[in-house]
Amino acid sequence: MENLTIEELLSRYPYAIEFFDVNGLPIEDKQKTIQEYINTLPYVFLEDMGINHQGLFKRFLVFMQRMEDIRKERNFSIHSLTVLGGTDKNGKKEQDKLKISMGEIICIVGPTGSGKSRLLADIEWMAQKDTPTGRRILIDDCIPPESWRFSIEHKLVAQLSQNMNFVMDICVGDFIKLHAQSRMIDDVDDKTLKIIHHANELSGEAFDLNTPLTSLSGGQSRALMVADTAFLSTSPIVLIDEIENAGINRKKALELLVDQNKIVLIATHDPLLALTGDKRIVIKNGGIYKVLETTESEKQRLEQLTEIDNVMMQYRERLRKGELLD
Ligand SMILES: Nc1ncnc2c1ncn2[C@@H]1O[C@H](COP(=O)(O)OP(=O)(O)OP(=O)(O)O)[C@@H](O)[C@H]1O
Repeated sequence: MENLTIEELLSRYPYAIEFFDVNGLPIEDKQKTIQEYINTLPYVFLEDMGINHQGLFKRFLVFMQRMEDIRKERNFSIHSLTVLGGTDKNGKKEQDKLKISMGEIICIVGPTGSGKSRLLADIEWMAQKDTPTGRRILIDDCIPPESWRFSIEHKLVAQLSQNMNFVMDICVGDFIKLHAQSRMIDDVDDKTLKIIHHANELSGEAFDLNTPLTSLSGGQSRALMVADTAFLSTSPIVLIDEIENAGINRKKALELLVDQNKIVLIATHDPLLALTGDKRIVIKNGGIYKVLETTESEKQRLEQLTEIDNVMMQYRERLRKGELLD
């Protein structure tokens, strides 16, 4: 580490800049090695910090080690998620146990108000009999440590909810960069451009790096969040709530979000999405009523539905552009 030049350090670990910022350290010559850089800092400067050269170097190593630990933890993976049944809205017991393995896509269906979002919220919160359903969530067959529920480092779940509004007075490019840096992700500029490109593909009406966040429409905001989650989130569980209502291309959105190394749960009223999963959970009156595997003939149906949907999408696009459907 000490033999890396400052330039190499920053290109390999962009978050290291925080160390310089936090300690008010100037960077003038990026060609110096870290050790050389620290050794050439004036004593007077270090005295103000109550430290000597060696102390500053140690502090630097501790900082880098901590950042690396956080980074590893953020990329941690899990094998399974288990929902231990609670009760429905009438207090009747629901299905006992549902185990979901890494790589599975599970859809959640049921009438309006039946409790689909509640199930997602239970998972997001890692409920331990402390929500209205009395459900319990296990990770890898164990009760997750209490600290995970509040921890930013152990962000186990990424959630795209139905309501999404930005309140920050900042432009799109800066927002994505800030988010990427806070997650200690490399290639920030490249990722930012990718996110904007994909978000524009999902929403239709293009925005760019300089568009203020607060001027994005509902659909554009959702498109940005989908692309942002797809490229920046390292959480092993992704929860998606009624993406079809967002006015964006939901099939493309799903293609972006679904990842072999994740568990994906999608609450939906859309038959096309409902049949995309490996299994679907049917919710009735607040409880898990059935768990069905998508059958082979349903998968064939899905192909027909996709063709119908493509026609619908073309019509939608033409109407949006002000064309006639004669
Ligand atoms: N098992 C339960 N016990 C008590 N309350 C419940 C239970 N399940 C759901 N609820 C409550 O019922 C209400 C409606 O649930 P929810 O919003 O999850 O429905 P939904 O299926 O997502 O509806 P929509 O399709 O309209 O989005 C919520 O207030 C939720 O907390």
